[in-house]
Amino acid sequence: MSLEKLMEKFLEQSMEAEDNFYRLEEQRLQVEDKRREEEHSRELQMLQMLGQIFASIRTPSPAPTATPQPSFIPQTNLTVPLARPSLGNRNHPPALIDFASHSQAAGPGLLMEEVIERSFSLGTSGMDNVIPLVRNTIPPLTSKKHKGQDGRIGIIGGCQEYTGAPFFAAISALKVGADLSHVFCTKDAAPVIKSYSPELIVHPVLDSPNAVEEIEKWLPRLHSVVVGPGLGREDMLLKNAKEIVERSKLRGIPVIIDADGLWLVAKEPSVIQGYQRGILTPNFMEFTRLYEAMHHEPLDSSDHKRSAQQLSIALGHLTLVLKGEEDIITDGKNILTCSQEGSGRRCGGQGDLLSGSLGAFAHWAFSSPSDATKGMNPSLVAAFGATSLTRQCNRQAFHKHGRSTTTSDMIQEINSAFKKLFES
Ligand SMILES: NC(=O)C1=CN([C@@H]2O[C@H](COP(=O)(O)OP(=O)(O)OC[C@H]3O[C@@H](n4cnc5c(N)ncnc54)[C@H](OP(=O)(O)O)[C@@H]3O)[C@@H](O)[C@H]2O)[C@@H](O)CC1
Ligand SMILES: Nc1ncnc2c1ncn2[C@@H]1O[C@H](COP(=O)(O)OP(=O)(O)OP(=O)(O)O)[C@@H](O)[C@H]1O
Repeated sequence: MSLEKLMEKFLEQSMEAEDNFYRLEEQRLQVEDKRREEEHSRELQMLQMLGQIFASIRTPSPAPTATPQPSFIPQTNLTVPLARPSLGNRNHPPALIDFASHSQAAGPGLLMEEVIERSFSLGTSGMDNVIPLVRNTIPPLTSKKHKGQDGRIGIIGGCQEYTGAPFFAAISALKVGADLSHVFCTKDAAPVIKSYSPELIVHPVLDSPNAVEEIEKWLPRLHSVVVGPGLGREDMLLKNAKEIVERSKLRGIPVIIDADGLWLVAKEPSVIQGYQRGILTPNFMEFTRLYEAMHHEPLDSSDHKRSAQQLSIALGHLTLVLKGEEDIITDGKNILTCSQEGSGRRCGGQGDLLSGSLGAFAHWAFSSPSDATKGMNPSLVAAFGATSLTRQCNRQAFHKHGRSTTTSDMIQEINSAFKKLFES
């Protein structure tokens, strides 16, 4: 047989093997979905019981009982499809109706969402609830693994103006423990980003005519993608980023959207709406833009938690991380707040550390068995890991550098902050 024929045969066989892999992976996810759904209905029952207990505490009673410690984590919908169609009606998404009816289940005088929030609200004491779940998802460092197994993360961003942001995100993913970090940026940003670090794999393709095909070649090897740090707002770059999100969804890859990626979502929410492996990480400005795009009315900023929850619901229960004095993390059903002590220093790039590290945490959370997160939505666990880590880095860096603290100083703290939070 000629060499050409042999090559052809080899290619055919490897494509077949890849197809088989995805078929099996899809079957595995379906079985996993079913198991989670069963688990979910059990938990829902327990949640209702918990609601009744809280309700009875709220109603004055002659013989007060002790506040029960939640011994489980309520969670309502854990299905993780490989790809989901977007929800059509922006003003009255079905999920909103679904949530409203669930909200009554906790008994008189107490909304379900309040029950959930009480269980998870993480001031200082509540931290203890979620940190162990984050820990459970962190892969152990053993000699049995090969390069790549702990995470291959892709960053979509980096253009002429912004080279720092994709660098911060990519290096943070590596420093947290991912094995490989790829940056897909424009041609002129690439040499700059490469010059910051030999650690990163930099692809100068984002503004090339066949950008999507070039990047898609790498998707089967990536465990998560972070879209937006330093992406800029040029139409062509946003269009390519959009297509990459679509193709990542088809493969079930966790997609974290930050910075200019959120500009894209505000313009075209359907790009990520309803995708259960999608996580958005807006600052307040980005949040306002998203909220107003979805709800067609000004944001009432008196209750951030409620607004975050509403936005998540409108986006099909996507996980949102609203960054601020306290970080609000919600999938529309559960709300976590992370108020890990940081500092008063707000230098640019901290959000990139957060989204890059979240790339690694999200991969770990989604590839962990569901008992690792005790049935809690893996996106919430991952987001909590990344926000607490970012804030701890900020605190430690500030301790050393005071007002001179920059994001590079925070990145230097990742190892010890990680140890303190998750390994001690
Ligand atoms: N070294 C690098 O390369 C870095 C590059 N980066 C990259 O820059 C790109 C653009 O990102 P961006 O966030 O600067 O843009 P945009 O959404 O227009 O916001 C700008 C305006 O929003 C406001 N504002 C912000 N936060 C707010 C808050 N919490 N609460 C309220 N208001 C708030 C604030 O308004 P002002 O204070 O001026 O009134 C500000 O002027 C993006 O690609 C990103 O990744 C960064 O990652 C940093 C490091
Ligand atoms: N007032 C605050 N107090 C404490 N921590 C905060 C405060 N505001 C933001 N943070 C923390 O800083 C991190 C980054 O949030 P920030 O709002 O600076 O993001 P960003 O504007 O998207 O960042 P970037 O400069 O990378 O674009 C988050 O982990 C958040 O918890």
